[in-house]
Amino acid sequence: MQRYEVGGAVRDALLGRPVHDRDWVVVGATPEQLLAAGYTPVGRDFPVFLDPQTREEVALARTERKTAPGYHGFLVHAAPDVTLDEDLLRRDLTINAMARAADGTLIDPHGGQRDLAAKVLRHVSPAFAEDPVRILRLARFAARFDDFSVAPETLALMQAMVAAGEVDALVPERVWQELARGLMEARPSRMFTVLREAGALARLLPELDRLWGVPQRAEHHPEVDTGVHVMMVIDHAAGLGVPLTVRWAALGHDLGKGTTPPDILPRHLGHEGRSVELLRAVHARLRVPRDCAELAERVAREHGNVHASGGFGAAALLRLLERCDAFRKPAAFAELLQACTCDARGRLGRAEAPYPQAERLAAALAAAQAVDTAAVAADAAARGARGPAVGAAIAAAREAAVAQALAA
Ligand SMILES: Nc1ccn([C@@H]2O[C@H](COP(=O)(O)OP(=O)(O)OP(=O)(O)O)[C@@H](O)[C@H]2O)c(=O)n1
Ligand SMILES: [Mg+2]
Repeated sequence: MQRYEVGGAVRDALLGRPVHDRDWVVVGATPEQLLAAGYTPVGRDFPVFLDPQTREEVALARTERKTAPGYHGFLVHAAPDVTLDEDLLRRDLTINAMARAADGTLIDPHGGQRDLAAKVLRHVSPAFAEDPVRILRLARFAARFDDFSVAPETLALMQAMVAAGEVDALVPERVWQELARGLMEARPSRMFTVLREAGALARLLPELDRLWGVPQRAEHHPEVDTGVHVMMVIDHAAGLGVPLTVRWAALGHDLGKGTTPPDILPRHLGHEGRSVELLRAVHARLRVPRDCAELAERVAREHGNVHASGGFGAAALLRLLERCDAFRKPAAFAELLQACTCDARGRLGRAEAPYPQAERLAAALAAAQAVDTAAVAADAAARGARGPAVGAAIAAAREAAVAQALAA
């Protein structure tokens, strides 16, 4: 049996990028031979094993044939007679279809090095079309290798796959997983522009796709186009290195601008509430994890208020903090402020603009948190206050503390 390093690790080493996980392929062996050599099987569908020493994934060379639409429905053929070239042929992109032998020899039958040098994302063979997840993967690689272009024939193939309904058969968990990964890449906007060009965004996230072509007031948004704005916001978020929750909230905060009544454009009165409604539907459809969904809905609802909060007094600031659940969830509130900062700076010419609202709200929260609520409650109770009156005393003490902090 022969063992080769394959896929992402070979690609990343050639690019001089750090290698995270290594994948291996074994040619000329049976599952029984691998089991006898101490490998542990993983999964039921594919002939994949874990290396007894490194725990890295080792797969038997295989060919695949599509039997049903969507993510499932593969007929896998793994046998000692499957060659390395056959295994590489079934892979998604040329840059992912190279192998490295134990002696260091590079096996590159599909022009992977050529496409790395030319910075092109190109499919290996028509087998690309057998797995619609690959559309999302390619878009995610575009966000990571943001100076790579998509080969025209690959874009055409993806468009044909979308037209054939392939994207509609994807399971929500897989869509979310790939979107989430792409959002964590260096330039997430690239994922969405590629998905848009392929026609896939209109199927997967029509609420987002709709934002291109929707104007905003140039005075607040020199970039005018809402889709362009949202892409600037998520790229700004990526540049700051913020977590997925913040990036997802940044992506979703303006969805409501896509359903603004045309007669009031380029104004977007009430878009915050419409964003929340649309996000709820997206969150249910894609089974978005709770922390991402909660933050996104909160940012959608409150971002206008956070932007306007520079003019708020202590009482209004406190109400905003309460609505954001900032006392119970201060870390999520800090993330909300990050998302709002990205929204303010993700506009043409505003990348460096000051955003004093974030510091002011953080200072207000700190001042309100510093109030000894137990002492205030005990004091109020001693003076005969009960129930809501105790709550009112706490609120008054917090308001006084915020007012004092603002004055300082
Ligand atoms: N839908 C898929 C998934 C994976 N692969 C192949 O399996 C390899 C390993 O998959 P994975 O680890 O998911 O991707 P990587 O290319 O290693 O990328 P990453 O850096 O994100 O791990 C890929 O390089 C590719 O050759 C594929 O062809 N089609
Ligand atoms: Mg990998």
